[in-house]
Amino acid sequence: MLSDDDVKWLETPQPGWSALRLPHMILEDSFVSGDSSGRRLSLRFFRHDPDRSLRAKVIFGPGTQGPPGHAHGGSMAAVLDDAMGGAAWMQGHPVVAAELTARFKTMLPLGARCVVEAWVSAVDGRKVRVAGRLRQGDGDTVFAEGEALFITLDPKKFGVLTSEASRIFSELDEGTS
Ligand SMILES: CCCCCCCC/C=C\CCCCCCCC(=O)SCCNC(=O)CCNC(=O)[C@H](O)C(C)(C)COP(=O)(O)OP(=O)(O)OC[C@H]1O[C@@H](n2cnc3c(N)ncnc32)[C@H](O)[C@@H]1OP(=O)(O)O
Repeated sequence: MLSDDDVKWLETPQPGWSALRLPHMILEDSFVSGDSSGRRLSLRFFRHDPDRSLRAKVIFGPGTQGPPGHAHGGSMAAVLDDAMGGAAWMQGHPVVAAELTARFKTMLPLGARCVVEAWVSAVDGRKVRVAGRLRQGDGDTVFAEGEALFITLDPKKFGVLTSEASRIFSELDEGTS
């Protein structure tokens, strides 16, 4: 479904980005990242090294359709949710989402190459506020913006996932220091 060029684009970090090598437990069967057919969502996650925020490259395939030829709003909200949650995890907060707002600004054509940016905006005890933006990969058009409240849970609730997350991020630090 995806062209070889699309796959190459998805996998190529921009300057200052490090690829996140996520474990299979996150990728397999994940609602957002679990489809490898190219029909629905195709994503790759990165860390933006200068400020340790999250970036993702994403292509919305034909199976994400809402309005004819364009992405369903729920699929955009799901991508923002995952990316904003990932940004919190990346800063060491093991969280789940409590509240999510998405603003849909411009219809997103299926197959377009898109970039997601997500960053932690405030931390107050267990409350982690995160913002995000889904935009055109090679331009300034913003398709959707998101804001969310995530709540930190006891890391034990996530089992091996929290130690896997620390391992992923310390590997990145070793690679960039
Ligand atoms: C993971 C990998 C690591 C590597 C990452 C690398 C990047 C890769 C990228 C991607 C990875 C994947 C990333 C996944 C991200 C996905 C996120 C989701 O979609 S999670 C599923 C949907 N969310 C739920 O199903 C939660 C259901 N809700 C609950 O479980 C509870 O309600 C919970 C935990 C949210 C809160 O329950 P309580 O009992 O622990 O805490 P209480 O006391 O109720 O709340 C704590 C404080 O938060 C406020 N609060 C709670 N919910 C609120 C709400 N909805 N609105 C406003 N405030 C709220 C409360 O008022 C309270 O504030 P006061 O301390 O009193 O000031």
